[in-house]
Amino acid sequence: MLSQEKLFLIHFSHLNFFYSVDLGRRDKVERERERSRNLIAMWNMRHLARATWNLRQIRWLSAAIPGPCIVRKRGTDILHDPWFNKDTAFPLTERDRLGLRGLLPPRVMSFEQQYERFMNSYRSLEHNTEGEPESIVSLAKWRILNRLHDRNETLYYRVLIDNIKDFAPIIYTPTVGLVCQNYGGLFRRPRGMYFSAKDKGEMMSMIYNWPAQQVDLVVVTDGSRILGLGDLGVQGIGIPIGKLDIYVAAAGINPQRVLPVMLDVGTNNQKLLEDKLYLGLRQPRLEGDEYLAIVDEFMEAVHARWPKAVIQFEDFQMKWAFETLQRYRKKFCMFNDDIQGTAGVALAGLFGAVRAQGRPLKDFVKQKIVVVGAGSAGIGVLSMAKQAVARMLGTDPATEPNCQFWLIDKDGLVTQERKNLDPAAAPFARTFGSENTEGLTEGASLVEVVKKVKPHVLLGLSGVGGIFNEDVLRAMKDSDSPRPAVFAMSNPTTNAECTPGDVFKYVGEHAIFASGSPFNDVLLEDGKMGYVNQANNMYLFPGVGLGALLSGARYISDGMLQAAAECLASYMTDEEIKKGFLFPSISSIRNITTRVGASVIQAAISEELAEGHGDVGSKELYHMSEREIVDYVARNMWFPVYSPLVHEK
Ligand SMILES: NC(=O)C1=CN([C@@H]2O[C@H](COP(=O)(O)OP(=O)(O)OC[C@H]3O[C@@H](n4cnc5c(N)ncnc54)[C@H](O)[C@@H]3O)[C@@H](O)[C@H]2O)C=CC1
Ligand SMILES: CC(=O)C(=O)O
Ligand SMILES: [Mg+2]
Repeated sequence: MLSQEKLFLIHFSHLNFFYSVDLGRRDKVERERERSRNLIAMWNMRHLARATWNLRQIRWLSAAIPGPCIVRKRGTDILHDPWFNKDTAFPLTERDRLGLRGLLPPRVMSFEQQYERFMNSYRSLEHNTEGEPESIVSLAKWRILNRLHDRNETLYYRVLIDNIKDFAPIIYTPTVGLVCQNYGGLFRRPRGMYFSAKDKGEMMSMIYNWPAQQVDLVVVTDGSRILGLGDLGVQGIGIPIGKLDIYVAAAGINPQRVLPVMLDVGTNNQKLLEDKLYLGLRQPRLEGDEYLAIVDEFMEAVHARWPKAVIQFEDFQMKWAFETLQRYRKKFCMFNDDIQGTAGVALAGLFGAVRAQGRPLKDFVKQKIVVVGAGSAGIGVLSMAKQAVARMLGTDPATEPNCQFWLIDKDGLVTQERKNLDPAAAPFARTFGSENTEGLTEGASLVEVVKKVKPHVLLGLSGVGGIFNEDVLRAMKDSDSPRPAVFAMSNPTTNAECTPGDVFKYVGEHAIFASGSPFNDVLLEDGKMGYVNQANNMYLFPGVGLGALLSGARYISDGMLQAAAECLASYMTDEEIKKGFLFPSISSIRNITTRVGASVIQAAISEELAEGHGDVGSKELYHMSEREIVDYVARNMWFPVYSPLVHEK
């Protein structure tokens, strides 16, 4: 039997031959497309039955759908379009067909040579900047990646996918925070769309300025709470861009079909308002109905042009995060990543913390969990954890008493005695006067709460760097858990509540640690390694978005999010969990996302929310087996390969 690679080569060289004669006629292109689809389908049937799902196969499947690309440009216009550009890798036949002869050096390089060349320059940059301050090195790395992104998307996404563990900290947290802070100086080319308060009434026409015919995924921010860095106004655009890069790398969303969006409604950041080079609206943020009118108009415009696009809300300040989620969640296919994506990842981590103690999962209902930070992320985590408890006990989450959760914000322990208690925090405010007081009162300090409660898990989503100080961590040593868990989930790195070094030093080497941004593992005194988990919503949002897209769900339900969290939680074996590994390596992010995406589709099907996607109608989806759904997800993941380019006049 032919090996996968041989089959691919035959298929691919046939395509090249086919296009080396100048056909340029659409019907032939369509016929060839159909032929390649049939080939893939045949390959699938033969091989999928016995395929074990590893990254290579998923990659092969996606790569095997290179369909020719129709291009309406010629010559330098192609070289300047990062989507079509192959730099020195244009074969001679294509150079002839596309008017590129003479516009490139004569030697034709292979994709592999280009790849190696880029990686060599990246490694020399690392070498040459050794000893320089971290921020300078990270920004230099971001620049070199961004330049490639601007020039050649295929090569960019391929190096990103293959080196995701090394590059995620550059294009995503923590470096993306630095990029947003320095956006004015780093700005070269626009990426994504900007809708400002001045565009009111124009958005329905503006949306048609976006050049792509189809958009599958939109990530939108208003820049009001960028990571733990506060209001960065228009400079927050770096976050949607970074999140969508993760979508391409992890979920195989076609980069031609993503749209990063900034809703610029002003900023309350005085420094930015006074900065002459600030690129956003220099006015205070819109509030109330004026604010909502802008977001409403934007949502309607996106929905009118791309009714099946999934819209992810990212880094909105708490009041608008909850309000917009409530307002749109049943009307559009949208979710709020900070509330819902984070909750799913944290829940998977909390389940892991139970298993690490050698206890059955049902003991989750007995875990004492202290959450520090009562914002969109902290409240989101508690809501999902409470739902999980209610499910395990077969009770109603609305009436389930708040026995095992303690919530702390900037004013200390949140209780029912709090004046102006935030309605979102109210279900988690402690009620005192019963036997369960531990002698704590309204506004009790973090260290006092940890000393008295002796929690199994201390989870930070406060955005305050170093708040889990030596006293707090020493108090965690007396935790009632044999494996006390500390999750310092705030981003970027400088805002993490503590470092892993401090956790293993003050809590003990048996502790379990997770952080939102990556840290290095820690060498312990006994010569073993203290493992650092990354508890970041990047493990979930790509699968949630992909699953919602491919199911064609009308909206994203709690059940779909819960399925995603449970899928992630079940990814790790008991053996791995006991070693302190709560989450898989970021290197397997495509594999994780395939499984998470499939579980989201299954949930959408079982809730009868799935309406189908593209050629796959709802009927077909409803008849798919579990295995077929995984195959369907893998088949729909884009993978970067140079497609043969065919010019259409
Ligand atoms: N690891 C991950 O996947 C994620 C991490 N995050 C991070 O979580 C942090 C918070 O995000 P949001 O909840 O959206 O922000 P937010 O602004 O809505 O909430 C922050 C909360 O922290 C509280 N807080 C402030 N100072 C405090 C102090 N000294 N002690 C105790 N609590 C204090 C505030 O009262 C507020 O309740 C950010 O740093 C963000 O980057 C957010 C989403 C996902
Ligand atoms: C990870 C993320 O979404 C945040 O820090 O806001
Ligand atoms: Mg976020």
